[in-house]
Amino acid sequence: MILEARSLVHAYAGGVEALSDLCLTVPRGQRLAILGPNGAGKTTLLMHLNGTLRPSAGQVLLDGQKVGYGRADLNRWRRRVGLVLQEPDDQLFAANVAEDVSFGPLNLGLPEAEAAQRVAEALESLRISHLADRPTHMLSFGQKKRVAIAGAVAMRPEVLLLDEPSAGLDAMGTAHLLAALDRLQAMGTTLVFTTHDVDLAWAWSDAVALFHQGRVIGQGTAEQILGDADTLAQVHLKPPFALALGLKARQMGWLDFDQDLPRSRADSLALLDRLGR
Ligand SMILES: Nc1ncnc2c1ncn2[C@@H]1O[C@H](COP(=O)(O)OP(=O)(O)OP(=O)(O)O)[C@@H](O)[C@H]1O
Repeated sequence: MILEARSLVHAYAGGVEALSDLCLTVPRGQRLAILGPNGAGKTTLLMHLNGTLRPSAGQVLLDGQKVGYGRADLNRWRRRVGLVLQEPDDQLFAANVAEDVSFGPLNLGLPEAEAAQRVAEALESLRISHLADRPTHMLSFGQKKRVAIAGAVAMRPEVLLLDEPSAGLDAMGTAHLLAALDRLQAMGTTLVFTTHDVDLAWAWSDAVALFHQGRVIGQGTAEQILGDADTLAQVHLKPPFALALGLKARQMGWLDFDQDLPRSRADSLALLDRLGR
């Protein structure tokens, strides 16, 4: 486990208890989907996992060690665990894209040439090198979103926390983003992302934590959690179509247990094609 939340409680001013005795583990190197309805506490949890918020009770552990909340502790923690907010306008502030993405590396004290190298790599990995000199305020929402993610990627965090990474992106933008995140995972980065979209969680996660009213009501492999219709129903969700189709095919004896379940629309169509032959 690279990160762990133990019995976290978070009460906002005004009395809303957004997290209630919340327990969650983040497996190293995996893609963990935090799935749940609006207001369940997903964003609040991400803000606890990089020390942006401090719990009213409970603890966060990084590499098995309790984290501290002093300035130096927070700096070390945030270098290792990056957070990308849902709204890119909350994150971007420099006049142009390259300047914005270089802010983090320069702030780490890296020499200019090394910071520039990191910026170039981060922009390339998000396929937005052509935007380097563009003013940030003139970008589209999807472009801003990728710039905000590039800023976090340039810090080379061990864990990247992403709040609703695909919200507001079109199909192509989402595909580019997921491909970039796949490349990061291949280099060893642990990815944690929030979503309400069961199909996205199934297509693109290894593990899932299901949130309901400030608690995790189930955590396990994507197949365990997303295939559990009864638990999903507690938060008014249904198993993803591709998974339901694959499980049905297994139940009918049309798909062996050692064969991969379909993860996407394309996999589902390929399965139907095979079955039809
Ligand atoms: N700054 C704040 N002050 C007071 N209450 C807040 C604040 N931010 C969030 N809340 C409340 O805390 C609860 C959890 O909110 P949070 O944003 O963490 O949920 P979420 O699961 O990320 O929701 P969504 O899917 O809608 O983004 C909600 O009831 C919300 O109204």
